[in-house]
Amino acid sequence: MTEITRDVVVIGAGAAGLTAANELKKAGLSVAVLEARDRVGGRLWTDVIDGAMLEIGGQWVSPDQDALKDTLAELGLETYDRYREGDSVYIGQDGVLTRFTGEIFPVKPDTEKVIVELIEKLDAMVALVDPDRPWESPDAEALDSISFEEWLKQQTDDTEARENIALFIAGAMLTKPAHAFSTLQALLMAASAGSFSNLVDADFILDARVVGGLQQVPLLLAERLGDDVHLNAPVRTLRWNDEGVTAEAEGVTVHARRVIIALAPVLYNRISFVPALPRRQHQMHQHISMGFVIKVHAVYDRPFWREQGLSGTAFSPYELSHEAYDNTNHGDERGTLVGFVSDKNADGVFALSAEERKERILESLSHYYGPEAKNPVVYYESDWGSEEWTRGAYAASFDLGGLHRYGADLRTPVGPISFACSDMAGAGYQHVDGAIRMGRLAAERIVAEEHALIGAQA
Ligand SMILES: Cc1cc2nc3c(=O)[nH]c(=O)nc-3n(C[C@H](O)[C@H](O)[C@H](O)COP(=O)(O)OP(=O)(O)OC[C@H]3O[C@@H](n4cnc5c(N)ncnc54)[C@H](O)[C@@H]3O)c2cc1C
Repeated sequence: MTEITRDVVVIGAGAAGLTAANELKKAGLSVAVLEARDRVGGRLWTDVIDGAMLEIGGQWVSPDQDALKDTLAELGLETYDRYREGDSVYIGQDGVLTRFTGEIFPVKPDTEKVIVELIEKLDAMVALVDPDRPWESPDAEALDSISFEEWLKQQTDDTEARENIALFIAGAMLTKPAHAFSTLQALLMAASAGSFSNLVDADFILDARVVGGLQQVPLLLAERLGDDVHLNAPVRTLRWNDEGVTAEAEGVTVHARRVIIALAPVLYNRISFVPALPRRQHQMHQHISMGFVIKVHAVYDRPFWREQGLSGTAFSPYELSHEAYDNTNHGDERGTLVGFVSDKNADGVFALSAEERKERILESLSHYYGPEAKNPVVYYESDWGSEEWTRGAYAASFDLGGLHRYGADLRTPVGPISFACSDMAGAGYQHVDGAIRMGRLAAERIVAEEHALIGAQA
């Protein structure tokens, strides 16, 4: 058992924890990062499966994500645009496939009118929401007590319009059914990306990827920390008082003045806090849960859909894979499609055998791209629900009423304990950008307090 002393111990080597540790080190503080897994990156994981490089976790960068873009520039990482030439496809309520360009799905004119009006209304509501303080928005309490599904029902009888608008937040973002989260939570999701229109616009929200994979961010950040990153070190116990903390992980114990807990809030209860966390945290953390989505990777000998003039971008609230994209790697001759199977659909296919599940998912992709989609040379399902140290995808959100009731306290430190994670971000919420912002914020607070302490002692 190694026993060490540092100024700050960081629990979790995802984008948030590694950003925080680097910022602390830059400010002259000593750090140790304790990571449960045998790798860094958390929900960022680029790996080679059957000869194909796949982004098993997060991958896309959008133009508003300044914190992530700054980090990419600092680390010397390059991006490339998602392939988007040609037509997108949409499968409607009637099961008919239509090719289209632009952002609005090719639905009948009445439905299109309702969709456009709803997007305008949501944009206006989102404009009043500060993503860092959604609980202070006008009508926040009322909006947090009504599910997004119910709110949409109150707006229109047009089911196809409702199902399309719900899709952007439910299946595509929070990865929970639209009855399971509030309208305020939906507005936060949109506000965190700048507007509801930005979320609707695949060319904005899924703009670019990193050459060589997004896991390079945590890998390079960890490289700068060297031996200060300890892998295979799940923290089991955290002892704390006003003087400092002791983090007891497998194989290593760290004594420090402060700790940053940089993991998904759903995992806090894996750590035994001595003494226990306060009542507020005990209650609050029970109202946050992970969404659930399967990210499906299908690699083909060539991007055959491009020969048909298709961009690869595909949507349907009525398909098992509700959205899919051309995910071909930079400079790769082969073509890769990525599809997503969310929440209840994911539950349904996980009740099947692996073979049946693959068949059902590829069948769904073939509805968008034709029968060739059924025969990939590499097929892989990212299943974050079975990952002990994540337990879902993409990220966590509050249940009905939780955001208004508890949101303001989620990032509040408790004694020497700070919290940082993409799941508690305002701008960049649920994204790598948010993880980096939260890592920076936690580090900035600690550095300011340490400097104030040194000033007071001088
Ligand atoms: C399939 C998928 C696709 C996504 N797509 C995108 C995308 O395209 N763009 C985007 O911006 N974001 C995307 N995201 C979200 C993004 O990846 C996450 O929001 C972000 O990486 C979270 O970073 P984090 O550091 O906050 O948390 P995490 O990455 O979850 O890091 C937490 C770390 O803590 C460790 N840990 C947990 N418990 C303990 C313990 N007791 N002791 C020690 N260590 C512990 C974990 O192993 C993990 O390494 C996606 C996520 C998934 C899963």
